[in-house]
Amino acid sequence: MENNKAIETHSENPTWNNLHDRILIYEKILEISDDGFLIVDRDGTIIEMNKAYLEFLELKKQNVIGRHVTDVILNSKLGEITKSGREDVNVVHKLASGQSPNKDKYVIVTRAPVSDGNKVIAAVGQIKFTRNALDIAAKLKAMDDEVQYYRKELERFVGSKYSFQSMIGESAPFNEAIRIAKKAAKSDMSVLLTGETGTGKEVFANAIHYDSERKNRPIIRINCAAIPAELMESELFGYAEGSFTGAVKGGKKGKFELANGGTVFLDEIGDMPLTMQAKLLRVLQEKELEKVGSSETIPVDVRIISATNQNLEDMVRNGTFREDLYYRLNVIRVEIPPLRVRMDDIELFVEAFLADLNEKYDTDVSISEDALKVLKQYKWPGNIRELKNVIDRSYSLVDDSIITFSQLPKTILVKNRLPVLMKAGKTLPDLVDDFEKEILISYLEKNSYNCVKTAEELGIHRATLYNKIEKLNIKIRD
Ligand SMILES: Nc1ncnc2c1ncn2[C@@H]1O[C@H](COP(=O)(O)OP(=O)(O)OP(=O)(O)O)[C@@H](O)[C@H]1O
Repeated sequence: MENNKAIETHSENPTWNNLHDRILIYEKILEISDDGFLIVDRDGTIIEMNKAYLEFLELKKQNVIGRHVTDVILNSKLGEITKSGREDVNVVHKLASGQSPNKDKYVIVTRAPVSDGNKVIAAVGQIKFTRNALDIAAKLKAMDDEVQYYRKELERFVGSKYSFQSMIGESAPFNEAIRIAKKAAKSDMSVLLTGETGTGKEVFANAIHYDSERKNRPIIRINCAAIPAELMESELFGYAEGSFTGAVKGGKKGKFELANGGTVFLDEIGDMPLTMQAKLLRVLQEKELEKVGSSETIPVDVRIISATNQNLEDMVRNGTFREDLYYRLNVIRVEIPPLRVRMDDIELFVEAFLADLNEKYDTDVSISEDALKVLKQYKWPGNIRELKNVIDRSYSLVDDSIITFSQLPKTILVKNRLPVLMKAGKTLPDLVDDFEKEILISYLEKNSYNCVKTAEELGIHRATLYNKIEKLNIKIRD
């Protein structure tokens, strides 16, 4: 009520209704403002420059009015605003005008078109150059330069980290997976990556994305196994303001919206609840989504890469995975082989992992032939991730610069020692001695050659241990 009254008073006010008076008021605003104001007509001709701006640029009003804006301020963008109708809010601009001592300074500029109905009739620029604003502008410029630098570096780093070239492997089954994945990268179709845990599904997903047309937009990973079912919809599609208690003010974008133009990587897709599968299918079909608590539809353009170590076909058969969604996701299928069928690649992996560690810690650690042989005979249920952990662990335990049996985990050794130790021409007593020697060395190293502790752990008398050390010719280090 009070508001309406105020508006009536305003529109009926004689001073306000008198055009001449109103112009005087606006001229005063321009005159007393600390900020610069520049006004051009729709052709870009200057029709007003206020006192603050004239003084800042050390210009005289009579030399400015009537001239084209770029004759006075060489790199002005105000003329563009009347053509495009766009608005620039608080952008950093470097002045390039005449001989003023303030030439080359960074200022903060807002540019806006003035419209009469649909027609742009002029453009107004507000230029902030108070001391504070100049400082802020200079800092913003420096920060922006830095951000651009890091963005480029990040692109370079991420691009090389996740490229097909940086992936290790030369074996036939791995090369076949790479061949299909490279083809997939060139298309925009959905990709389903299958393979046991630790085989490199996430590595493949990233390589496909960074080799695709979408590489300059984000790839966003959604771990379907890690998000509680009741939060999954809002995680994927976002929520509108006030849609539930605890919702962030202004709502939140979901991962699909964040990945717009890029790739959504649905990891562990087999763990997606059935209700969510239906919602996902709808978004993939319609190419638009609705945030939780909103009926507004938002178009999304994403490529889907999903991954699983479960058997989705079985899940379809027993009704835990939707058949229609399965077909939509499984357009290009890349089967990533387990490590045990690419044993030829083990040496390459070990070399590469050790090279990384050596570079990082400035060392020169390698692996013994026998230890490598053991690694090549193990079945690797945890695949490349397990191999990497074994190398990291062995590296951290090494005393000399060679990884031997002693540093390899017991689980691997127990299953693999015999075939390695069984060399042609050896008798059973020799083989037993070899095996015993390995066990003793491994325990002695673990206990820093403390014989009392080692004998205790092995459940033998100390004197027996000394005898065996002598008989088996084990060297005791200080
Ligand atoms: N070809 C490769 N070259 C180099 N490193 C690889 C390769 N494949 C996998 N790795 C490494 O192996 C580890 C496991 O890979 P990744 O996380 O991609 O496996 P995953 O199949 O997605 O596993 P999970 O199913 O358990 O999520 C990572 O450290 C990754 O860097």
